[in-house]
Amino acid sequence: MLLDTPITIFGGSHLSGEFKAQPSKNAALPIIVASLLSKEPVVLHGIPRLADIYTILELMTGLGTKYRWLGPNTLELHTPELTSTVAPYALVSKMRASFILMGSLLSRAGHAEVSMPGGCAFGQRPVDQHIKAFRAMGAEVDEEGGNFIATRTDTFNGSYVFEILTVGGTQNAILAAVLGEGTVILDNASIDTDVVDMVRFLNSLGAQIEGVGTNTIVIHGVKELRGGEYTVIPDRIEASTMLIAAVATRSQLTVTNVIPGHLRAVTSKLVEMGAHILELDHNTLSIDARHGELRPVNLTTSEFPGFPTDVQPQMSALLATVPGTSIVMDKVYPERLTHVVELRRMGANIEVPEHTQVIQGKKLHGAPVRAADIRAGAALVVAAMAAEGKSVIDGVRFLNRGYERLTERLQAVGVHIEQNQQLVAAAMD
Ligand SMILES: CC(=O)N[C@H]1[C@@H](OP(=O)(O)OP(=O)(O)OC[C@H]2O[C@@H](n3ccc(=O)[nH]c3=O)[C@H](O)[C@@H]2O)O[C@H](CO)[C@@H](O)[C@@H]1O
Ligand SMILES: C=C(OP(=O)(O)O)C(=O)O
Repeated sequence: MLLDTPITIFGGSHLSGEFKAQPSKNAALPIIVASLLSKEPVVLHGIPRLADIYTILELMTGLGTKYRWLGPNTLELHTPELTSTVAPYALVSKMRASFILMGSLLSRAGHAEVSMPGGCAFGQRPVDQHIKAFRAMGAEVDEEGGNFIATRTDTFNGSYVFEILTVGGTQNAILAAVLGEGTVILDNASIDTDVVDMVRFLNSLGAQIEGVGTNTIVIHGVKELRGGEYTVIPDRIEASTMLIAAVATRSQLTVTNVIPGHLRAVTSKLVEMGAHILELDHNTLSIDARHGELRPVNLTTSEFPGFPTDVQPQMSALLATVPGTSIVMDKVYPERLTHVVELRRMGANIEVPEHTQVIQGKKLHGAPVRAADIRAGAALVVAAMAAEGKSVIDGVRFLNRGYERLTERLQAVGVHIEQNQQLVAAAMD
């Protein structure tokens, strides 16, 4: 059970030992959705046990998928037949990734009715590029009562040039074109790690997708996909969060289960700040921020391989503790700022002229705070670890969406963190 009870963090601990990053939430979700394209069983290793994963499994169960856990992070999915092509509001509104069910349903059944998506609420998150790509390949798409209804009347063919780089839009369009007889070309496609991992998974089942990891992706439709087994990549956002936490607490930490190449934008900023990072082997990093002064830095988020927007709030929290002036701009989601007002409760000095955070770093103090989305929650956890005194963080359901057994795993590396035991016991009843 995932508990939505507040967590208490006593600041001032140092992290130590080894932290094993979880498998990637944002890679696992589209791969689970992509499994819908095969009638055969699919076994996926590296599925984190998170609220978002349970949400997508609930959605897929409603479409005819049967699943069972074969191990702590191993999932078998089987969709011999679709029993519905409707993804309802109650579940789709919980998270963004559910919208790419539209591509899978269009591919497998030629019809999809999917509610407008939800997800973290940090400004506008339109889906116009998804819809334009579907239409460009020949789908009919209507909007009715908060739902998109898409139909394939003929084989999908054609091309689309994305007007902006979009992870979900690229995934949705690829999924729609996998089963069929035509060829679809996507230009200005996202090269994000989560797109690449989904394409590798699909190709391992027999899909014919060329150009993975480049801005031009060509999908040759195939009649069917076979079953198979696949391992999802590690979570670069969780690993980044922990590297940042190590710096915020001036600690030494080893983070395992990482792909260092996926983390470069973050690690190079941390090195610029004065942290020492060593690549111990191809999947282990060691970070040491125990000695010397940390320097403020400026950063701007952009699409992969740039600095990830999903790490911006955590990095802003760290910079709020580093003396000097840092400037942070989120070009992907300029309004991703829900952490700011909460960090101010902890004493942070952050001004936000025109969506740019101007951060004057200083020692923070503990306070009661509330997470309003996943990474804002992670930012508050980072700030609370570095602050003096006790912080109580509410809105833990958002952390549960993105971080597996966070309290327990943070305790294991030395963080003084608790979830109220009385409330925990009551929630278990
Ligand atoms: C479940 C999941 O994997 N979510 C991630 C995914 O979200 P998601 O796939 O929704 O993000 P996108 O890459 O699509 O969004 C990038 C930018 O494009 C804009 N846009 C997107 C689609 C569209 O049709 N029109 C449009 O204008 C968005 O508002 C945003 O400004 O990538 C984001 C950017 O790395 C991450 O923050 C999210 O954590
Ligand atoms: C923003 C995120 O998820 P979603 O796109 O589902 O809101 C996230 O994982 O940080």
